[in-house]
Amino acid sequence: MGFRMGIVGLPNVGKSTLFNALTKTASAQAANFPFCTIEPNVGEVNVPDARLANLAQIANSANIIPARMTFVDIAGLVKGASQGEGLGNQFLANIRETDAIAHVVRCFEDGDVVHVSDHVDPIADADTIDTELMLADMESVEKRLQNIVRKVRGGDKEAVQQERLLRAALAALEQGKPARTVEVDPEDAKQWKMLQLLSTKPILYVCNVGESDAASGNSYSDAVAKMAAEQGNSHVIISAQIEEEISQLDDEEAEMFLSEMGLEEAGLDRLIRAGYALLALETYFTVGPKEARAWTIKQGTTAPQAAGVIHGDFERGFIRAETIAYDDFAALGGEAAAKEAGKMRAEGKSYVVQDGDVLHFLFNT
Ligand SMILES: Nc1ncnc2c1ncn2[C@@H]1O[C@H](COP(=O)(O)OP(=O)(O)OP(=O)(O)O)[C@@H](O)[C@H]1O
Ligand SMILES: [Mg+2]
Repeated sequence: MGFRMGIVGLPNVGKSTLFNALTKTASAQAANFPFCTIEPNVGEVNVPDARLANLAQIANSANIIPARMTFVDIAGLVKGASQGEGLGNQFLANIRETDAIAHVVRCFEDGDVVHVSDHVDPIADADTIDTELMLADMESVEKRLQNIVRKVRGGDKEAVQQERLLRAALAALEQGKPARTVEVDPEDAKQWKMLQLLSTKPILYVCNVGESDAASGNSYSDAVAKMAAEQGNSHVIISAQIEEEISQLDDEEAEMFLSEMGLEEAGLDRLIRAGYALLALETYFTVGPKEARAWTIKQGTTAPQAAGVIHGDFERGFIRAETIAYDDFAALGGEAAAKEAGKMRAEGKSYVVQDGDVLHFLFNT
């Protein structure tokens, strides 16, 4: 499936450092100069979920296979990017291909690390990036409106719908509001998504703080938190530099390091989970002696569609899904006990899978 989260922000704010920490590699060059990254770096990460290890233990599974998510480390954007400034439009195209945005803002003071506008001001920085995304949208909306004029005149139904949506987007953008503020009717949702506007993508602000602020944040991250809340977006506080160090340690060392810092878990885990939630993703499990595995679905997915994530044949030949809620599976100590207690349900084609369901699909091919 591959849900993609783009790491976006001004140059030299710590995007590649964060990417390396997330992917536990040093595959992205991270260095103290602006525009260090040009080509996007793409990496997959495991989605941390304590339930999976627990299920594997109960069922004595030989392998554990977590859910995966993709992060893309994108080049720094600057003011004027939509007009080709900095490294320009190419990067806007990289952002277009993602499902959501992790917007990194610099919340650390460090005289040695260059800031493109010379002083730390995450609110102004975030505004610069948001504005560029909106300007890029405006340009693409205007271009598309011109391109469909003929079809609209000819009465092409799809073009008429598209024009209406493009006009709604333009009206918001012209007021300085991101396209995500437009209320879209359910019957327009598909077309709207196909417009692929940058300012409709959900945003998670990542406050990159210094080492000593990793546990409690600082006044910069407080300001970002407030701004994010006003926009209806979420935020996480992280020290990319520390996270990169932690990612190099083994589990036991990492735990000690975290507790010394006063942190309960790695910031990356919080970030990945927040990204997962932002994309409205959920997890169901398949559990057996061979493997315990987490599968990713969109909220609202039906049982046959969920089966289709494993294999198309499972969806086409779907008969029913034997379903046990995670809590029942864990509390009762496994499939047999859950079944005994009447906690295994046979669910049909219209069943909407719930986060944490342990599923066994029956199908014919
Ligand atoms: N929390 C932090 N505290 C102090 N320094 C940091 C922190 N996070 C990153 N840095 C430093 O900031 C510099 C820039 O980091 P990085 O290369 O990851 O930025 P970037 O956003 O990817 O930049 P570019 O847009 O140029 O690719 C590096 O020297 C890195 O070590
Ligand atoms: Mg970089």
